[in-house]
Amino acid sequence: MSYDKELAAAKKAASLAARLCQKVQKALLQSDVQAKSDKSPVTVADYGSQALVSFVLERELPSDSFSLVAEEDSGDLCKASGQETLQRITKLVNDTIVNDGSFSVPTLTMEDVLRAIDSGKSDGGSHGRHWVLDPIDGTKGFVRGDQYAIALALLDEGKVVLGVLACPNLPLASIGSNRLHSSHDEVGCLFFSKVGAGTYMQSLDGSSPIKVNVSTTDNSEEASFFESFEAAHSSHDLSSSIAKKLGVKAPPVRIDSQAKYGALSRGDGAIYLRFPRKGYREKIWDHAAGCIVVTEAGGVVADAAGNPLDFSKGKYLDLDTGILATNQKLMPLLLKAVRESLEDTPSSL
Ligand SMILES: Nc1ncnc2c1ncn2[C@@H]1O[C@H](COP(=O)(O)O)[C@@H](O)[C@H]1OP(=O)(O)O
Ligand SMILES: [Mg+2]
Ligand SMILES: [Mg+2]
Ligand SMILES: [Mg+2]
Repeated sequence: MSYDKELAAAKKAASLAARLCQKVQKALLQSDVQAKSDKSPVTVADYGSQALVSFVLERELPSDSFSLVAEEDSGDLCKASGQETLQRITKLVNDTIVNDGSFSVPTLTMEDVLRAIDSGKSDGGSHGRHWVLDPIDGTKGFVRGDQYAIALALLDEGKVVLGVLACPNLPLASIGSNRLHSSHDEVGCLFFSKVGAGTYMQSLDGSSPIKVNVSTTDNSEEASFFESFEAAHSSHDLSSSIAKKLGVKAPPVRIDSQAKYGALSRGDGAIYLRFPRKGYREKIWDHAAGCIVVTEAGGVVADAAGNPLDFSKGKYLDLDTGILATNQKLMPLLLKAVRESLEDTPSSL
């Protein structure tokens, strides 16, 4: 199976969604941020991005069996208090489609937008094909003006077969811990991978793609690591203890979202550590695209027990403790350090 058509549609969908998100982030007002029932933030851009990706995929790949597992739903927008927000989302989606110019469609109505958002209600699973979308991964970073990603992947019979990560604020140059950044750095990266075909990166402006590879270091002392910016999303104490055991000298690089997987796939650092608090259930849309981007770049992604992530069980990942990503040489050392750190401080999560 080549998945060429699907990859082209996914790149187009994520790039258009990135354009919508960039526009909103530039003009973001605090009033644009609502809290969902789980208290996490959501913005007009999360909804707009989901509607747009769903619209583009359905247009570009007409099929009877379109299935999308995505983070947002239209529940809050259908309430009376959501009408003004829905109007703004509809305008954002229409403006993005019109500016792109490649779709000859009448203007979408608010109902069309609700329908597009709610086509993301599939449960996924181990049979058939399912698109998996996080319309804005790292909403907290997005709202802060920092990193976020539009993360889109395709599952076929329970396996991730392609993934696209659009990272509008990620510099095209390395963000490794030994590098100074300047506000002049060019930003906006699109990572994409197809099973068996490697990982590529291009600028969101459309430069030609370059093949990327994870770091090849086998010296853990030289290996810098990525973790969440938000300490509430991943234990910084536990990763610091793991880094100490590995002899890592560089300070952690803390950024939001699956941009961490993108940066890892091009070797900006060598390790990604993620340890959510106990009881937090990881969702497939938070890892599917990032996982294939790293593995196709030569890396390994596993849970804290060393098991590969299983995307075939519905919308949740069923895993042991945390998520680790690194290269093949460092993974055994990393797993040992993780095991020891968890034994030293069993209540660290
Ligand atoms: N309490 C939490 N613990 C771990 N991850 C969380 C939590 N709340 C939200 N997330 C999700 O973690 C991811 C971002 O984590 P980070 O940026 O730290 O890597 C996002 O997918 C975010 O959702 P969202 O997609 O809504 O932003
Ligand atoms: Mg969210
Ligand atoms: Mg997310
Ligand atoms: Mg999200």
